[in-house]
Amino acid sequence: MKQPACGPVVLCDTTLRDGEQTAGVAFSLAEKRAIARALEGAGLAEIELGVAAMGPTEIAEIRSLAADLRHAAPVVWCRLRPEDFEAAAACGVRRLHVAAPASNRQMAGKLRVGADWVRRELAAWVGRATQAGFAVSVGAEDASRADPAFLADLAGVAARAGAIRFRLADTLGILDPFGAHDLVAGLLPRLALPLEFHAHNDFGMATANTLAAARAGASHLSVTVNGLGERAGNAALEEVAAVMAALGRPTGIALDQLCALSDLVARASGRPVPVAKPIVGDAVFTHEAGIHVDGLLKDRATYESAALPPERFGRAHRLVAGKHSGLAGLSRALAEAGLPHDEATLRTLLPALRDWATREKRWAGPGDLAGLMAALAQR
Ligand SMILES: CC(=O)SCCNC(=O)CCNC(=O)[C@H](O)C(C)(C)COP(=O)(O)OP(=O)(O)OC[C@H]1O[C@@H](n2cnc3c(N)ncnc32)[C@H](O)[C@@H]1OP(=O)(O)O
Ligand SMILES: O=C(O)CCC(=O)C(=O)O
Repeated sequence: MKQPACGPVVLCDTTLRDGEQTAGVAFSLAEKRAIARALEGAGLAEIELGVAAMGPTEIAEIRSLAADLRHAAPVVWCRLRPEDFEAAAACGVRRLHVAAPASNRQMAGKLRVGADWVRRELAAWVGRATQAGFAVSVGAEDASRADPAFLADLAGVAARAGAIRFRLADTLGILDPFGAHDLVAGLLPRLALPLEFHAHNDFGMATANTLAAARAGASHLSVTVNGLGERAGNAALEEVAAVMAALGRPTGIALDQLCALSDLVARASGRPVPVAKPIVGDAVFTHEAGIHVDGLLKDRATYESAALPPERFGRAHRLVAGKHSGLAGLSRALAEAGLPHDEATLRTLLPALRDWATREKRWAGPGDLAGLMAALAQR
């Protein structure tokens, strides 16, 4: 039986390209520079810097950002058009990515061309760019609605023209993990190139689909910080990196830098991180419910998995007192706040805390607990 893929995977970041394509998101050059440096610092090996065809400002910015990178490869995204190649060549990078529509719907619907045109133009574009000394990856846009035979065909064209990698894009985010796995597993034996998977999150499946693609053999995974990206976004770097670490598959990503990256991108994009966002959300390592806190106090492994220790991400777990606290959790919270926590106090305070939390809709900090106790003492 064929074993599921294991071993290292390469995460390819597209926060500054697909991430910035999010409606309403626009980074300044200073923000892009900070993000690119932080991505490189966190160990990303490839960073898509933008779309050269957008014009002179974008070209100048890509040039400037690329010149800054020391280890990560700067990548410029292109359409299958000669003018995009010219624009990309002006960016001073050696890595290009060219996207070819792969579904009949996209070939006919937006380019008004057939499969032969795409094959021919792809061969010519990649051939010209590789002869000019560029390393070129090829993206099959809308691969999830394409004929797998045509995808294999395109990958063959790309390989013969000198491409270094073939990317499958679930452009509309319509795959589920089973479909993503089948697509990659079905294609890989027919490809002469390493395979990258680029997910979108329209059904909330981006990370799961990316994981499925990796398990089926994709060696490169497209990600963005906080899952920023078109519509519902892309696969989140922090989620993919965390799950790969849990599976023991090396990515080279410094997991303790993901929160800082997330915060940086949240501020630059104007898209705050939800408190329950996996890995980087403020509350994802916070416990309130009495049974959980009691269990954690006795043995952390009862409600925390060795697969996801907060310390791995430079974080710590937090135990708080709130509506769902039990005596054990409340006792600990009071002790931490330096407040009396004898049994009589706990039993009087608990119902008052429940009422308070229902009114305030949050957990109680040390000051809140002290205030509640003072109010009870005055009764
Ligand atoms: C799934 C994705 O993420 S695809 C990437 C999306 N990213 C972007 O769109 C980046 C930002 N885009 C832009 O700044 C602009 O759209 C530009 C500079 C790329 C092009 O601008 P314009 O020349 O004004 O074209 P416009 O945006 O109106 O239309 C897109 C054109 O690209 C063509 N096109 C789209 N994809 C491809 C492709 N893979 N290869 C070749 N041509 C393509 C379309 O057919 C259309 O050309 P047409 O007007 O001749 O029919
Ligand atoms: O160019 C590619 O490979 C993919 C483009 C893209 O972002 C997408 O199809 O979602």
